[in-house]
Amino acid sequence: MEHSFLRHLLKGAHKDEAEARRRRLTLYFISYVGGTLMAIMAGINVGGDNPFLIAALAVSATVIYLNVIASHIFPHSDVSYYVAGLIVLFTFNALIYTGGYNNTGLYFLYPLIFVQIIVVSFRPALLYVAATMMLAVVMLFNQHLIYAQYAEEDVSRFLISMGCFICVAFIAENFWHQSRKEMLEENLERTRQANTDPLTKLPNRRFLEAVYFEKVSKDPVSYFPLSTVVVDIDHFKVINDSYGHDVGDEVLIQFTEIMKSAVRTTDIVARTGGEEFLVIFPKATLTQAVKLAEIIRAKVEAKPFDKGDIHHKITASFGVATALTDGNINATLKQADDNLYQAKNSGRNKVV
Ligand SMILES: Nc1nc2c(ncn2[C@@H]2O[C@H](COP(=O)(O)OP(=O)(O)OP(=O)(O)O)[C@@H](O)[C@H]2O)c(=O)[nH]1
Repeated sequence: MEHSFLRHLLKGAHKDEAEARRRRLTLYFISYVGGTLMAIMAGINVGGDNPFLIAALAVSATVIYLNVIASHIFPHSDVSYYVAGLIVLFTFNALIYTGGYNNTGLYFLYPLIFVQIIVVSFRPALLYVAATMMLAVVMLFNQHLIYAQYAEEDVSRFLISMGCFICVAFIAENFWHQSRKEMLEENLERTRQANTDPLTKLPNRRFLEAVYFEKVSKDPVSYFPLSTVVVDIDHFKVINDSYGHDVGDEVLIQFTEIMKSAVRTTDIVARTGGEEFLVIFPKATLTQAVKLAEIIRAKVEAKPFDKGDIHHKITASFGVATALTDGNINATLKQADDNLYQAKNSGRNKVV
């Protein structure tokens, strides 16, 4: 089994839920509060002398509501975030174009750009903000093209403060992402250590129970029939007693390598005890699993432990059982254990 496969499974159990929740809640909050405010402002301006403002606010409010409804219907899709970024681009520049209520539009733009930075993820947000600001600059320096009119000093103050604001917002956002990434990596490493046997680097019993069988129960179609093979090295105590514990450790490592080389990357080889291992073959019938176990058994037998003066034949016994559904994994493991016991009692170096 590839180390990266174990990492991949652990990573799946470690997704950055906090970041996803932050984006989603920001989208909901700004959509409901912002959409309602815009609808109210459109209403207040009805009858005023700025029809563009009413139209811009009404369009923004409607699209914001439609977008947030779509995000509830498709909660796993990112499209609503990118649409929200476009709505900001439109509303931001519509406020500059129309001048907003009593020409106060420029003051409402800071939170809008911040929303764009959070909701659209970091790199695309750079593009969104650049496009939004470029359009704004074109309008502010070509005021003959737009409805509102701003004094030159207001434009300078706005652009300078907005420039500073954008820098600070991106720096803060970058730190948030970096620190979350480091924290997730640390957590992943800690989880990996807790789920890995330090000697053989194989996944351990905790990994099987807390991660693998969880995953299996969530997606039974991809795993069942699930064949399990309990493997135990024969007379391992003799190796320790004859050559010492260190040599015993080396035998365990060699044994691990042989087993890993005999299985597919989607199979699992775990160390469940001292000289006891569990091999799992997803999507394998009992007959197939017995054949696969026989291949491993023959490979182990064919490769004695050779080091210096030591030449020791290694064999192992195998107990195989197959679970057809999620409900009988424990019974299957017990059956595989019983079969191993039979293999041991009937002469060892066998698959039962
Ligand atoms: N070197 C080493 N030995 C270990 C480790 N974990 C368990 N052992 C040893 O494995 C041996 C297991 O011995 P037994 O349970 O008697 O089994 P066995 O000698 O393999 O005999 P059968 O299983 O009946 O064939 C014991 O001597 C343990 O000390 C380890 O990490 N390293």
